[in-house]
Amino acid sequence: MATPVAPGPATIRVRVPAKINLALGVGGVDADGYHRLTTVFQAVSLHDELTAQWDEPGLFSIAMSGEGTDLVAADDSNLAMRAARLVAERFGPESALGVRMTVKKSIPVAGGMAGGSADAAAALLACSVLWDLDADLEELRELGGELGADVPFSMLGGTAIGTGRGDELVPVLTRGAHHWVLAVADVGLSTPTVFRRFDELQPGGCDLAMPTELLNALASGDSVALGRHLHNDLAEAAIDLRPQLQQTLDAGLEFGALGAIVSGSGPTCAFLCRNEESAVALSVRLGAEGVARAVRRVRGPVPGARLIS
Ligand SMILES: C[C@@](CO)(OP(=O)(O)O)[C@H](O)COP(=O)(O)OP(=O)(O)OC[C@H]1O[C@@H](n2ccc(N)nc2=O)[C@H](O)[C@@H]1O
Ligand SMILES: Nc1ncnc2c1ncn2[C@@H]1O[C@H](COP(=O)(O)OP(=O)(O)O)[C@@H](O)[C@H]1O
Repeated sequence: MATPVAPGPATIRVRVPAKINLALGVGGVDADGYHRLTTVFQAVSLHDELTAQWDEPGLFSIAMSGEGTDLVAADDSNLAMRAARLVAERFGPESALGVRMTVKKSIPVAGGMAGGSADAAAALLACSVLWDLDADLEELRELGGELGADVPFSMLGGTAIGTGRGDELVPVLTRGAHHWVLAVADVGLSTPTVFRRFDELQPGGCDLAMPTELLNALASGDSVALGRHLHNDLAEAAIDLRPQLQQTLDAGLEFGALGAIVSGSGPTCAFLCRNEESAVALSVRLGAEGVARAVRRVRGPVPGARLIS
């Protein structure tokens, strides 16, 4: 089969951030089987990088390297592969398109930081540019929602409120940069398992309210208030499944964090720090304490999936 003529640059490169949930309210389950959420996402400076190159029509492939990739299948079940096929199918003609992708992962797998969603978002953007498809960002974000509740936010980035399944997004005004320390666990937690445990602990879900104090703290750049109002309804379920997380959270607070939270369904814990120096000091203390497999310093907010030259 002849290789098609590749329009535009030969290699498209996309950088895509991890997220943390500064607030995560979890309500009941809707007819679609998903829990209603009110969440505040923030994209942080821990990135996966995806490249996409033309391949023969009908050939779709992915090769992964970096953080935790032995745990992720490089086949059609991979979220980036599903994204590439979906965008080809919707904006094709699919039969004329092919892609060879690589992903360099830094976002922990099954860490509550939307690493798979990030790769899906990166693939949507990279393939639409590579194939020169007539899809705008809004349409790609909507398509992303079919792949996973977190995918639209991985495309948008910044700080945003998510409602519905977490995929109906409104950007949030924030002042200044936030300094976070992440404690990355040895073994991930499955999102569906954590939601199931949540249902056992909180039948019917929690009341969903706008996290007004947290939004005010973001708007005014008040880190102390932000630290106080971090909240996650899934934390109890995640800690119940992985009791060691409580020790990790306690250690971060004891060592001076302004606030501590389990990110999403966990098990990554995020600690808010007053400034960069405090973040350096906290990461050294947490590293020495051995409460996590790895400790990372990140900043937020950062942009969502972006082309890089
Ligand atoms: C919990 C959150 C918080 O941001 O993030 P993670 O901890 O996974 O990063 C998200 O809601 C996860 O989003 P994402 O990981 O994209 O979820 P999906 O792939 O769409 O769904 C995986 C499973 O999680 C459950 N799920 C997810 C979202 C939602 N609003 N209600 C749910 O009940 C369902 O069991 C679903 O089958
Ligand atoms: N490209 C990918 N990167 C990471 N995980 C992926 C990917 N594709 C599919 N998955 C699957 O998605 C699951 C959730 O992974 P991830 O998105 O990293 O975590 P979380 O939902 O906790 O944020 C993993 O267990 C993995 O099997």
